[in-house]
Amino acid sequence: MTAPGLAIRTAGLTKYYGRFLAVDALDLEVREGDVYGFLGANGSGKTTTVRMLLGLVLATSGTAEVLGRAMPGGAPDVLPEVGAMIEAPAAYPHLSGRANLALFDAMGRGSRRRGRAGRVDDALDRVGLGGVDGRPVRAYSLGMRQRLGLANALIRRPRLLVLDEPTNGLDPQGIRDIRALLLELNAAGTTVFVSSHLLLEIEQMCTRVGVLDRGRLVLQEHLDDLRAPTGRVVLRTRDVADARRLLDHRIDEARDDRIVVRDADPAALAAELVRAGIAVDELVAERRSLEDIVLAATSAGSDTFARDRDRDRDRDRDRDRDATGDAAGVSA
Ligand SMILES: Nc1ncnc2c1ncn2[C@@H]1O[C@H](COP(=O)(O)OP(=O)(O)OP(=O)(O)O)[C@@H](O)[C@H]1O
Repeated sequence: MTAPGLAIRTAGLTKYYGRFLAVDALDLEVREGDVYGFLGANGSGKTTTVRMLLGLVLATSGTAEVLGRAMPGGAPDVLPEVGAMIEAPAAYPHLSGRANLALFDAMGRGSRRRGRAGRVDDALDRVGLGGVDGRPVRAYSLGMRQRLGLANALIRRPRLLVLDEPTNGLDPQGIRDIRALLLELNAAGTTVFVSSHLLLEIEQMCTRVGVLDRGRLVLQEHLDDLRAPTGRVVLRTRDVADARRLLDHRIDEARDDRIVVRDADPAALAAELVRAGIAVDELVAERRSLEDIVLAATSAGSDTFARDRDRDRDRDRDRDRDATGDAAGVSA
């Protein structure tokens, strides 16, 4: 049995494809109530792990427990309580999103006809597809298919959501919508396990992260603990010369108006600067970014994640543009 409070636990979970080791002795712990970010570069083994969790791929060795049941044996009991979305979600292309969802609902064990239309409407509304479901799915954009896949995952009001790269193909507004939806579901009690290769996405949404590097779990921790203050304080001031004189031996780095002070308490430092008549334009406790942490923990990191970082940056730019009202609205 899984220990109380654990939604997912794996021990030594391993998968070989032939002689290729795709997932290497994974010990995952996802607690009930987590928004758990499963981070890894392309090809690091995320999808294989998710498939093993759902009983879709057999592990070579090790164990996986989901909601207290060993997988894959426990699948019939567990899967009705799990909403899942893996890669490109499947759907009947000639049917509407609504018809697809109704079919999916009807296939659920013990599913009742009563209330089906309401469940389908609710799921469509939640993912922002309420107004467009008359079209056949073959006319959907990638982002709309992604939303439909999420609606599928939601229709049974799951205790646990397992989502593999859920924002693939979505525009910035769509990404924001999905993030808000997942956080709302989590606040209402759903545990969320989400895989992604996008650092920013995980950083903005998750409470805990697991980082996969070429099949190995190299990090599993609370995001807040990972991003705890480093003990240094970053100051921006227009009175650079005065500040340098005052802080002298305590300065770790100084460039232009930015001065990094070691072993500092932000409040005490602010008071000291103000007493000395030095303008404090900005003063923050330094924290490592998730990017720094992941790059330090992974070997592949620098090139693979750098590309993701560029994409994150592009997305940031889109988001900023979005915030100023230039960007297109929801594509769905
Ligand atoms: N059915 C398969 N047969 C052989 N190799 C496979 C199979 N499925 C995946 N692999 C390999 O296992 C490794 C992990 O793949 P996986 O899809 O789990 O990674 P991922 O982290 O989800 O990557 P991505 O983000 O690109 O989907 C890759 O090198 C992949 O080529």
